[in-house]
Amino acid sequence: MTGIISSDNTHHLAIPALPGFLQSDLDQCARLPSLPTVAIRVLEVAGYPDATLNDYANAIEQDPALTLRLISLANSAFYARQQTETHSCREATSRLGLDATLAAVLSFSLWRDRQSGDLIQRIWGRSIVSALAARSLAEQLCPEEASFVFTAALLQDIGMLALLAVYPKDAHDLYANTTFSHAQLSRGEHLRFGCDHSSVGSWLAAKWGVPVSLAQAISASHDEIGTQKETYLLCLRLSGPIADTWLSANPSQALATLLRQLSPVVTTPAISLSDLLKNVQSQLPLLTNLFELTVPSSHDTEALIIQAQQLLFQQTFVLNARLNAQQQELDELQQRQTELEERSRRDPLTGLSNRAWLEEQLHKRFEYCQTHDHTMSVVFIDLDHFKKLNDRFGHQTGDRVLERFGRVLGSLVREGDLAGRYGGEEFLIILPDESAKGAQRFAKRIAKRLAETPMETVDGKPLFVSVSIGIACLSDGGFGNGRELIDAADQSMYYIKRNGRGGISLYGH
Ligand SMILES: Nc1nc2c(ncn2[C@@H]2O[C@H](COP(=O)(O)OP(=O)(O)OP(=O)(O)O)[C@@H](O)[C@H]2O)c(=O)[nH]1
Repeated sequence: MTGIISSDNTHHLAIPALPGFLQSDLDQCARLPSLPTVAIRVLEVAGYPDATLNDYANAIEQDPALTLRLISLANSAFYARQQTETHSCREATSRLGLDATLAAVLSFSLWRDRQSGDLIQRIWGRSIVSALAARSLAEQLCPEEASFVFTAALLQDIGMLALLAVYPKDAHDLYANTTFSHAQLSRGEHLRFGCDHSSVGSWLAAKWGVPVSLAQAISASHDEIGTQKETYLLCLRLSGPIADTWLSANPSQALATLLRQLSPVVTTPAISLSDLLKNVQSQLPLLTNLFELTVPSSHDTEALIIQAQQLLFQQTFVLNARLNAQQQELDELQQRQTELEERSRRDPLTGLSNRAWLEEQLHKRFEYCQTHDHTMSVVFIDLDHFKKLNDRFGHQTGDRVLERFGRVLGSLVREGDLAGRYGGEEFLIILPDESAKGAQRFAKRIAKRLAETPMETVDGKPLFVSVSIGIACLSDGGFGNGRELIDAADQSMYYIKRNGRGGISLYGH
C-alpha cells in the first residue's frame, strides 16, 4: 500500500523535536509505517466531538478498496450474526460501530504484514486494550472526548513500529524482552535512541499529516500520570498501564499494584473500575478480530476486582507493617541522636551544661540582645581554696563537692537561665533579660545557700564551701561580644579573690 502524506505537520512547533541522528535516520528510512489519505481523513473525522457514522462513511467511500474491505468485514460471520448482508459503506460502518470502523481503517492501512510475529502482535494487542480502556475512562470522565481519546490511545505505540523499521535489530532486542515493563522499555529507548517511542510516534503521526492535536496527544501519552491538567490526558495515560495489567500473566496482582501506585495521584472518584473492565472485556473480541490477533485471554472482571482488592489490602497491610517498623527505627535513631547531642552539651560530673555549649548559647544570646535591644547578665563563680580541699580530703571528695554544688546551682536557676561548668571548679550562669541587680540577688541566694548547706560530710563533720562570684551585665558596659562579657565577670570574680574570697562583685561598680 502506498503511503500518501496529505500534509506534513512535523514542522509544527508543538511537536517535540527528535535527536538529530534519529531524525535523519527516520527521514531516510523507506520502510516507515505509512497511512493513506483516506485513513488520515478518517482520523480527522474521529477528532470531531460529534462525529457520526455518516461522516465516517463519507470519508471511507473515497477509497473503493477500503470500502469493499469494510463491507466484507461487516458481512463476516463475526459481525453478521443473523443480520442480512450489507452492501453500503454506511451500513457497514453502522454495523461495525465508530471504534471498530476506525480500528479497521487503521488496521488495513498499518497492519499489512499479518504474519509479522509475536512482537507486532503484542504491540497491537496492547494498543487495542489501551484504546478500549481509554474510551471507557473518557466515557466516564470526559464523554465528549471519548472518540479522540480512543484514537490517540490506539496510536500511542506506533512509534515502536517506526523504531522497528529504522533500527530493526536494536529495537527488536529491546522489545523482545518480555520481562520489561512498558516504562522500562521507554527508559531503554531513551538510552538507545535518545527519546522514547511516544516522541517518535508523535513525529510519525505529524508526518502523516494527522491533526496536530492527535500528534500532541501521542507525544504526551506516556508522561507521568498526575501531572496533566486535561482529563482526556489522564484517560490516555492511564490506558497503557491498564492494558499492561489486563495482558499481564497475573492480572489481579498487577491490578492491585497499579491501584496502589495510582491511589496517591488519581483522586477521581467518578471512575468505575468494574464498568471499565467490563467494557474492555465486551469490546475486545471485536477489535482483536479486526487485527486478526489472538484474543487476549478474557477475565472474570468482577472476580478480578475482588482479588485485586484483597491483594491491595494485603499489600497495604504489609506495607504499613514495614512502614511502622521503619518509623520505629527512625524514632529510635532520632532519639539516639538527641541523646548524643544532649550528652555532647553536658558536663558529665555535674550534669550541667559544658563550656562549649555555654559559649555557643552566650554568643547567640548576645547577638539577640544586640538586635532586639535586650539585656542579660552573666555570673562567674569560682569555688574557694579548692586545691586545699582536694589536698586535704582527697580528689573524690572534691568531685562530690563539685557534683553537689552543681545540683544546688541547678535548683536555684529559673527556667530560661543556663547554668554550666566552665572548667575545673569554675561555673558560669547566663541570665537572659536580667539586670545587674537581679543578677546580684541571684548570686546572694547562692552564697546564702552555701552558708547554710554543707556540700559534703567528712568524718561526720559538715564540709562547707565558699565561692567568689563576679557579675557582668550587658547594660553596664560597651561589650563587643559575649567573650568580653565573660571576661568582665571573670575579672570581677578575681577582684573578690584578691580581696579575701567569699563575696560578690559587680563589673563596673
Ligand atoms: N576534685 C576535683 N578537682 C578539680 C577538678 N577540676 C579542677 N580541680 C582542682 O581544682 C583546683 C583549683 O585550684 P586553683 O586554681 O589553685 O584554685 P583554688 O585552690 O580554688 O584557689 P582560689 O581559686 O584562689 O580560691 C586544682 O587543684 C584542680 O586540680 C575536678 O573535676 N575535680
